[in-house]
Amino acid sequence: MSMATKAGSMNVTLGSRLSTIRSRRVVIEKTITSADIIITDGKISNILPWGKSRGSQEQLLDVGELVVMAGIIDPHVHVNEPGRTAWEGYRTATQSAAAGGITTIVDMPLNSLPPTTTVSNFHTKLQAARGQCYVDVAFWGGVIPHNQVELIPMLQAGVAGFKCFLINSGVPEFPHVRLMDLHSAMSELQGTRSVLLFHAELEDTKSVPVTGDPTQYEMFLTSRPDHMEVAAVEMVADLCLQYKVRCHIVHLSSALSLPIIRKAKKAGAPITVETTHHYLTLSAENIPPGATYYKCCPPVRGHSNKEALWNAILQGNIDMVVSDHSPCTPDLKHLQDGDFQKAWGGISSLQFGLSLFWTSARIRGFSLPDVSRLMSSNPAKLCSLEGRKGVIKIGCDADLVIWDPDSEFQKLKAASSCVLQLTPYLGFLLWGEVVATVIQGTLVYHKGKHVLQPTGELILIRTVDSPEPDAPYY
Ligand SMILES: NC(=O)NC(NC(N)=O)C(=O)[O-]
Ligand SMILES: [Zn+2]
Ligand SMILES: [Zn+2]
Repeated sequence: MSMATKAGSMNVTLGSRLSTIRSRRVVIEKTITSADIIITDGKISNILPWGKSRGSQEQLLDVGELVVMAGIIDPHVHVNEPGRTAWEGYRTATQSAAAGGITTIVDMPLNSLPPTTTVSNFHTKLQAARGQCYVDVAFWGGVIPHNQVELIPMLQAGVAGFKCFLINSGVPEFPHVRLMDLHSAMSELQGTRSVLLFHAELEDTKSVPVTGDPTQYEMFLTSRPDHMEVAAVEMVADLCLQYKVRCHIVHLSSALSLPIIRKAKKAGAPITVETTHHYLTLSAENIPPGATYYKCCPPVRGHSNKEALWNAILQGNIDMVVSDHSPCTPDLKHLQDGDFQKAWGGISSLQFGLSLFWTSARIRGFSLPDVSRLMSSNPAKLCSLEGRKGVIKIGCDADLVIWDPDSEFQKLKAASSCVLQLTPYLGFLLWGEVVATVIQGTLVYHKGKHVLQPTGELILIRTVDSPEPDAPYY
C-alpha cells in the first residue's frame, strides 16, 4: 500500500518546513488517537485534537489513516567504523535505520578499531561518525579488563552507558571480563545512574568439546547450551543486587534465564532484558546445514523456546526487542564451507526490525502502543535518552515513523546498501524470503526542515540547504 493511497492530502513538498503532522492514528503512550502534532523549531511542541491546528496549510502533512509514532530506537547496533568499515559504516547503518523507521541507534563499543574502551577512542569514534549520520546515533562505552579508570571519563564524555562480554567477544581487542573486573567496574559505576550491558554467556568449563560435522547447525547449537546463559544471568543478577547498578542483559536467547531475571527484579535489582528479532522470527529446526548466515551468539534456539520468548514479552518479562545488528563481510561467514564453528557470529537485521516484529506481533495480540513501548520508550529509558544531560547523540533530530500496520505483507526489500552492499547473500538468504509489513516513511528533521524518507527505494529527499544530492543530514 503506497503512502499516497492511504495518506490524506499530502499537500506538502517533501523536504520543506512542517508545522503540523495530522493523522487519524497517532500512538501516544497507551492510546491511539486522531491528532494534530504541532512542530515548532523542529521539536514537537504540542499535540492537539485532529483538525485543530492553526498552522499554515503549506506546512501541514496530513497522512490520513497512516500510523504516526515515535521513531524506533535500536540500542544494540554494531557499527564497525572506523577500522572495519567494510563490515558496516555509519552511512549505510544509518540509511538502513531510516529505511526501517528507526530514528536513533546506539552503537556498540566493539568491532570497530579502536573499540570504544577509552575516552580517546570514543573521540575517534565520534570523529568517524560525523558527517555520515542520516538518523541519530548515541554510543556505548566498553568495559574490558583493567579499563575501569576510563569509565567515569567516558561517561563525562557522553557515552550512554557501558557494555561488557562474559565470554569471548569474537574480536581480540575487546577481551571478555572476569568476576574481579566486574567488581571494579561496578564499584566505579555505583551512584552514577549509568547502566552496564552484558553479553551473558559463561564458558562451559565442565562440558566435553562438541565434535561432529561443523556444517550441521545442531552441532553449533549443542556447543552453546542454555545453561551457559543461565549461569551468566545468575552472576549478573547477583552483582546487580549487590551493587544496585543498573544492569541489562542483551540479546537474551534462552527463555530458561527468565525466572532468574523475574526473581531479581522482585528483589529490587535494577535489571532489564532484551531479546532480538532473529530469536523471535527464526527457529533452529528450520536452519539448513551450512547456512552460516544464521549463526549468532547466543544461538537461535528451537521453536518452543521462541514461543516461550513471545509469551514472556506478552507477560511483560522482557523489556524490549532490538536488532543486535552485527554484520560482517560475506567471506567471514564461510558460506563456501558452511562451517558454523569458523563463521562469524552475527546477523544483520537493522532495517527490518519493525517489519519483522510487527509481522508476528500483530497476530499474537500485541497493540501498536505495545510496539512503541518495546521498541521506542523502553530502549530510550535504557540509554537515558529521555533528556539525561550529557548523553551525546549526533545526527539529525529524527522524530517519527509513519507507516501502515495493516499493509499487505510484502517481501522485504532491502532499501539501503547496508543489507545489500555488505551482506548481499546474507540479507536476502536470511530475510529476503520473509514477507512482512513494509514501512512507508521515516520523518527526520534537519536544519529547520522535515524530510520524509519514503522507504523501499530509500530516496533521500534533499533539504534545500544540503550541498550535494545525497548529502548526509549531519
Ligand atoms: N562481536 C560481535 O558483534 N558480537 C555479536 N555477535 C553475535 N550476537 O553473534 C554479539 O552481540 O555478541
Ligand atoms: Zn553479544
Ligand atoms: Zn551485539
